Amino acid sequence: MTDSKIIVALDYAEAAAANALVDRLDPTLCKLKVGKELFTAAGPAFVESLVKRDYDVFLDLKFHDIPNTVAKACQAAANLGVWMLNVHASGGIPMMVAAREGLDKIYGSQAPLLIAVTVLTSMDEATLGSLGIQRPLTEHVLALANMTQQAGLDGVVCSAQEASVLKQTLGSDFCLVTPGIRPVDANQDDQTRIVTPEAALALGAHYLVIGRPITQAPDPLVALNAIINNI
Ligand SMILES: O=C(O)c1cc(=O)[nH]c(=O)n1[C@@H]1O[C@H](COP(=O)(O)O)[C@@H](O)[C@H]1O
Repeated sequence: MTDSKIIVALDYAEAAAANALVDRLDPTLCKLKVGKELFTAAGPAFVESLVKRDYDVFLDLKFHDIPNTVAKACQAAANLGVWMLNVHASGGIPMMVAAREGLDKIYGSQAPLLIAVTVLTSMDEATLGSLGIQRPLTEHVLALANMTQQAGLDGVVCSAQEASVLKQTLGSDFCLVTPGIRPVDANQDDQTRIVTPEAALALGAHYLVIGRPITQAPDPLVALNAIINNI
């Protein structure tokens, strides 16, 4: 367990590419996130290898399914020894309660942090509208975050643009994990709701998820250290 607020998203196609970076890192420097691409390619064994190396691992598989399936998937994820895992808040309260109960049943107070994705940071109000969601984006994020808290989860994934309103409404213990982080000179890529690392922390984010600004940099370690030195 480290105090680092930076979670590096290991969005690589295979374990060897991810390990080329991980071998240069240190668990005191950052936490690590394994998402759908790397997990599908490299599997549970790769996640366990990071845990064995003492990294706090966020397993980002964004479960969204019927309650029983999600509860069992969360248990399987927790069995890998991860520090944090996530589901989609739009799966609804019964699904999130099942996830919570599934973890509590086996792990009790030792369960990994369980958080829910509100509105993806790649989405804007127009995309939400095209899905039939007419209320303002921030209102929708707040409603999903409220449901997440009611279901007993530990926090949410949101944009840092929503962090201060969520902190105000849900309290400072409710964990805010914010992707869509871009240093001022970085490419926006496919992200819409972006915030700089410094601003995200000032707005109340607990953890910053950062992928391409680090992984696609000419030297990822230099890029990570530059961010750490700025926050
Ligand atoms: O759950 C996530 O981690 C997540 C939620 C979200 O709303 N937006 C988002 O970008 N992510 C993840 O955060 C990472 C962001 O990567 P970069 O855009 O490269 O910094 C990716 O691995 C995404 O899958």
